[in-house]
Amino acid sequence: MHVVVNAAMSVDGKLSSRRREQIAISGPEDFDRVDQLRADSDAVMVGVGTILADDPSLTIDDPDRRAARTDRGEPENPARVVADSRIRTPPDATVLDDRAQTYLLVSEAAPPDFVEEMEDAGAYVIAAGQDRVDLTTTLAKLEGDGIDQLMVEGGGELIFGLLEEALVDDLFVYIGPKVIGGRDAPTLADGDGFIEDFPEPELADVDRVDDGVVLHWTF
Ligand SMILES: NC(=O)C1=CN([C@@H]2O[C@H](COP(=O)(O)OP(=O)(O)OC[C@H]3O[C@@H](n4cnc5c(N)ncnc54)[C@H](OP(=O)(O)O)[C@@H]3O)[C@@H](O)[C@H]2O)C=CC1
Ligand SMILES: Nc1nc(O)c(N)c(N[C@@H]2O[C@H](COP(=O)(O)O)[C@@H](O)[C@H]2O)n1
Repeated sequence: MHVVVNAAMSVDGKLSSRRREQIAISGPEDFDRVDQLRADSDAVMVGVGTILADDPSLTIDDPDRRAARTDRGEPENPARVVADSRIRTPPDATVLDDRAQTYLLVSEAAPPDFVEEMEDAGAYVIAAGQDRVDLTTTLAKLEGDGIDQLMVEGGGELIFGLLEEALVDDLFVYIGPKVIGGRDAPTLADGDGFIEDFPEPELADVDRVDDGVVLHWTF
C-alpha cells in the first residue's frame, strides 16, 4: 500500500485553532490540488477527531474527476476510512452517507452495540488493537480489500500515529498565509511526539500555490 498524507498548515505549523474548528488555510488552487489527490486515491482517511470537528464528506468535488473514475471502472468516489478506536463517530456523520463506501477502523475495546449500529449504517468495521486502533494491521487488511493508494487528510494525532509506525510514504504540506498560534492548537504531528529516532524525510519538491507553498516530502 502507498500512503500519502496531505495537510494544510499555517505559517506557524497549526492545522486549526485551539477551538479545533475547521479553518480555511488553503486557497482555491490548493483545494483543487487536494481534490485531484482524492481522485487519484482508492481511499481517503481521517481520524475521528476530524470527523467530530469538521464532519467532512471526503468526496470528490469536480464532476469531471468523478466521471473519469467511473470511466476507468472505479467507484465515483474513493472509499472513506475513519480511525476510531471506541466508535465516537456519530451515526449521522456525513462520511456514513451513500456517496462512497466507508470503513471504520476500531479497537477490540469498541462496544459491540456501536459496531452493530455502524454496520447497520452501511460501514465496514475492521478491528485490531487492544485499546487503540492498530494502524499497521488495519491498513494491511484494507490492502487485502483492494486499497492500494491511501490518502490521509489528518488530523495531527492520526498523522503522528502513522509516522510512529513508519507507514507514511509521501507527505504534502501546504503552508498558507495565516498565523494561528496557541499551544493547544493542533499541529501537523501531535501525539506524544518523538524524542529520538526522528523521521527524516527528503524534500522532493517545492511549489508556489495560491499565496503559499506546497512542500512534498518523501520517507
Ligand atoms: N488543516 C488541515 O489540513 C486539517 C485540519 N484538521 C483539523 O485537525 C483537528 C483534528 O485533529 P485531531 O484532533 O488531531 O484528530 P484526528 O483526526 O487526528 O483524530 C485523532 C483521533 O483518532 C483516533 N485514533 C485511532 N487510532 C489512532 C492511532 N493509532 N493513532 C492516532 N489516533 C488514532 C484517536 O481517537 P480514539 O482514541 O477515540 O480512537 C485520536 O484521538 C481539527 O481541528 C481539524 O479541523 C484535520 C484534518 C486536516
Ligand atoms: N487541504 C485542506 N486545506 C484546508 O485549509 C483545510 N482546512 C483542510 N481541512 C480538511 O479538509 C477536509 C474537508 O473535507 P470536505 O471538503 O468536507 O470533504 C477535512 O479533512 C478537513 O479537516 N484541508
